[in-house]
Amino acid sequence: MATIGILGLQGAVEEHLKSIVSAGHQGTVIKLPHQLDGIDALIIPGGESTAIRKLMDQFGFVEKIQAFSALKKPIFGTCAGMVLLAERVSGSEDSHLGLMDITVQRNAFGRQKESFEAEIPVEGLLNPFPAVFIRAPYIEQAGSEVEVLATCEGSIVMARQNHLLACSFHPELTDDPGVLLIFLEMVEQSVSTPL
Ligand SMILES: NC(=O)CC[C@H](N)C(=O)O
Repeated sequence: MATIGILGLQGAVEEHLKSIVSAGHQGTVIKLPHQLDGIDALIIPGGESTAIRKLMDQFGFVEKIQAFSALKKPIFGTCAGMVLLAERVSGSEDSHLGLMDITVQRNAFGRQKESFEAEIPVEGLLNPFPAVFIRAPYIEQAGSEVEVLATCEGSIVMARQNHLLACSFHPELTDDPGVLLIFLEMVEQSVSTPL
């Protein structure tokens, strides 16, 4: 069975672990870069992207995750994790991992909407997904290789580019496994397809 790692530096780590286990999969918390060698896929959780980035630098994660991605192993960035995956962060000179051809706007839904829940249709899911947004980013611009999977109030909130999946919201905070199942399907395909 595929093993899914959750980057365990800061943020909603345990919640992701619980939802992976509830979906009948094997999850493990990644605290050190060498642990990436033993997993098939990675989740970068929501939290605070600047804090996660600082810890990534401290422990030497950036190049190691980029190398993991170069092997086409699936990576799912949720909320702050999406900011970390992006090639461009609006209003900032720098990006973080720079892996996905998207421009993200941080805290994009405005202060009056620090957090909210919305039922959004997601490509590939039969029922609308109860998406929890917390100081959420959205995707301002997406490259031609990027497939838009969901929008909210006209803005892109979920997208896929080959082995990379990103969403603005926190799928691990709801009981609906739909969005996680989309990622697990990508993982299954990746482990059954030899490089
Ligand atoms: N819930 C979240 O992950 C918030 C993300 C946060 N606003 C950031 O940009 O890092």
